[in-house]
Amino acid sequence: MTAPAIDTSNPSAAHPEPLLELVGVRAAYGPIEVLRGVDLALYPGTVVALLGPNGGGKTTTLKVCSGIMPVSAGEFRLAGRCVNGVDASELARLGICTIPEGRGVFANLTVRENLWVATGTGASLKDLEAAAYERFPILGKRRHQIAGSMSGGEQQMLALSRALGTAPTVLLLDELSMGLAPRVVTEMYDIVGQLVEEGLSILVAEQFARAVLPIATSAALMLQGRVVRSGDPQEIDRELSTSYLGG
Ligand SMILES: Nc1ncnc2c1ncn2[C@@H]1O[C@H](COP(=O)(O)OP(=O)(O)OP(=O)(O)O)[C@@H](O)[C@H]1O
Repeated sequence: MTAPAIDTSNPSAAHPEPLLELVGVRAAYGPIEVLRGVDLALYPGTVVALLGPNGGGKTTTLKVCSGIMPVSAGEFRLAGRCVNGVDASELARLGICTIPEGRGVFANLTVRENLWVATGTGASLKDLEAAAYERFPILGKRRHQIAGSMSGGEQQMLALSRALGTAPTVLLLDELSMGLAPRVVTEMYDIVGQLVEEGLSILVAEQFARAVLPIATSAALMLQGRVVRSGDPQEIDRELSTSYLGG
């Protein structure tokens, strides 16, 4: 199935349409249903923090949004159009880019070679390198280093640079904080905040709410395959502190 290109124009700034939306989405691994009616909306130029404990369904929700997990009921919409059944490569062409849990860099390739992978979408390696090294000068110094030998933070910078090289409209980030020191997590989320200011729309699944909430436009709490609460990040933060984290 081929979908029309995403129209990100905003006919009414006062009442923008969601860029990406899940309405009553259900999804299953074989006979085991893990998404049981997910409702979620990502508006243009915003960050939605998808929070919740292990096994709540955050990663599976991102898999639906990237097209690698089929929707068994409900609707997955992009710019108002149903894209149920559109495959992952087509969604990538439409501007959806995922950085999976564990970063997804090629550990045995150098920084430069990892960036080369993104040339498949049409950008030149020269431009990709220039953009990556301008944003993250440390990557320029490490350009011939094997990615697997770099620190977790540097690998995450490389993953972000490669993702940005595909000129995405929507970024899906899974557990950006995984395995990173708290200071590096803060730095990475500062960069996510900058990307939103540059116009990207970002859905980020994150177990550590405190890491992402400062830059989130809104937050959604997932438990047992459903979004049980969504809204203002500060309010959700307060509720998480009192209800879910025991104060
Ligand atoms: N490939 C799979 N096959 C079968 N069940 C799976 C598979 N992947 C995930 N699950 C199950 O689906 C449910 C939701 O998992 P998911 O990874 O989406 O949750 P999560 O909120 O992202 O948790 P985590 O933070 O631990 O990754 C869990 O019960 C999990 O065991």
